Amino acid sequence: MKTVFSYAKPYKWWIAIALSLMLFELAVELLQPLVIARIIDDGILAQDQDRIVQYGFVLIALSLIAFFSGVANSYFAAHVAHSFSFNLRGAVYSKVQSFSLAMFNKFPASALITRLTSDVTLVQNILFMGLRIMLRAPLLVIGSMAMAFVVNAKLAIYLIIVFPVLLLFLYFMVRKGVAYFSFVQQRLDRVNRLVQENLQAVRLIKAYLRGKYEANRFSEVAGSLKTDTVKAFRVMEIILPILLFGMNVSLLAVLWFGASEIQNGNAQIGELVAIVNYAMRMTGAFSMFSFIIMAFARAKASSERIEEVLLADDVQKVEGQGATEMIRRGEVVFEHVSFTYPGTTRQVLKDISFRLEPNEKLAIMGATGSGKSTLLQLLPRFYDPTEGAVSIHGRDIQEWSLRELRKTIGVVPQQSLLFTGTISDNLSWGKEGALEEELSASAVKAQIHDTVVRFPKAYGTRVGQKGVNLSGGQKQRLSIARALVRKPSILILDDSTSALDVKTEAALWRELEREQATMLVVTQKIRTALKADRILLLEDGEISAYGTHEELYACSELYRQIAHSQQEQEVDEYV
Ligand SMILES: Nc1ncnc2c1ncn2[C@@H]1O[C@H](COP(=O)(O)OP(=O)(O)OP(=O)(O)O)[C@@H](O)[C@H]1O
Repeated sequence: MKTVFSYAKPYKWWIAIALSLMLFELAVELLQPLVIARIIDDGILAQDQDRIVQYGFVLIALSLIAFFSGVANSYFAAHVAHSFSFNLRGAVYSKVQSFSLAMFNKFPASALITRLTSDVTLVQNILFMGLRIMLRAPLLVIGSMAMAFVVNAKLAIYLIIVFPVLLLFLYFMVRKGVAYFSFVQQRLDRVNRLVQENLQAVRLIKAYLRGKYEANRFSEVAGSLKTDTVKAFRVMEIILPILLFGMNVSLLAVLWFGASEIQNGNAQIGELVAIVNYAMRMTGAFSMFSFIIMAFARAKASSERIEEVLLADDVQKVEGQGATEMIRRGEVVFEHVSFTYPGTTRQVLKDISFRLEPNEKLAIMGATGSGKSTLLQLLPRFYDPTEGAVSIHGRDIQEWSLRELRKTIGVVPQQSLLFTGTISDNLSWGKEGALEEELSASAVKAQIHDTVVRFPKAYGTRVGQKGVNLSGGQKQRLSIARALVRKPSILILDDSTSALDVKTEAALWRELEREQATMLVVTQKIRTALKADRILLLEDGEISAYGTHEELYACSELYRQIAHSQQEQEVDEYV
């Protein structure tokens, strides 16, 4: 919990004020039974009306002071708790942003969402409670005990006989609670994962009539969240009755022995009433304990989950040493590169070597799963090679600053993802502060400008979440335009023209051929590969052939098979 609560440090003065107010309120509250004892012994029993009025005013004044201290304490506690959670959430979010892709295998999106929302809120609540009642309750117990000893030590002893047993019991309950609630948060992760997956795939679910199946799956997962939460709460529910039982036994002992002490003249009635009053306050504080322990157990489990993210050591060292001034020469070199995904054992790329000169265009072909996308992901350092090295502009990419490296590369992923906002906003993603002319020039090259200007609001048209209101081909072309806006010296297209018709694709390629950029293009189509200077054919993670179309046609049986099958297919399409 130490790391998590270090985010409350900037508010240490506010915390100090809140705690002081809480202690003040507590002290005032502890004085009240003493005043009541005086009213009974010096006022009622001595039949002194003036004393009763005097102490009565003191009692009212103390109550008012306690009330206003409580209100002020709440104000400061709320300010600290909300500011703290704002900082903590920001820190977790920044950490997640800095993660390499490998870390997302370790922390799936749903687990990160739970940590950023529910876990942070639970920790925020415990800080508020800490400043408001959490410390107050045990201090009220200790303070009442001390005051009871001040009033009459002999009677007070009967109050503490059950304490050691109760403390031991509480210790075990906290341990049990942390384990149970950590499990509950894991169940919440599962619910979040399912909701996220289902909402993303809502069209598919409807198309395959899987609504009922998915609803059943959800109620199963939500049901296990409910079962485990109930289980955790049930454990917590036994705390209060046991604490109250212990306290009532003590109270009975105080009354039993108190009566004979009064008869023997060793105690006064007012003193017994005051001790009973302290005992009642202790019982009241104890009744808060079950609530506090439950909140503490949940917050401890949550803070451990948050710390897991904050202290996670990224397996990939993403920031290069120095070398921020990038001279964009444009060559790309792979030297004996092999790669295995983190947490797996199968080598997905094996001993890949090739060299691209500035502005050269490379088409990468191969069966599905042969490693094409993986090879491209090594360039912007989404992953680092397990063996060998990748260089651009004449230098190992691990030596470049990551920011500079990624600024020089334009990536068009296999799935075109757009964000909620206007078309302009989406294109500006490629280059912050890009001028309107730059956006439209890139859209012209990507063959999407004419479509955009036909929309009523043209570049101001709003794109729905993930681009739901656009066709697959429109999304692909907008993704390409977005990459072109940043004028990359290396352009990566991962099967990004699959949804385009032959004519549009040909026009797009005419534009791309003129681009001053080294290009790596994953494609399944020979027609596209023919536009490239060289073709790299991957087979099960290894280079099966590398060269021009003519060279591959002459020497690679696999390439000839692909070429023939596509020629036949094209003929079939026209028959
Ligand atoms: N994040 C990942 N973790 C572990 N293994 C992965 C991961 N991504 C891909 N793989 C595995 O790596 C291999 C190569 O995948 P890759 O996506 O590079 O193939 P591809 O040639 O681009 O396929 P496709 O044409 O279908 O997109 C596959 O066997 C796949 O199962």
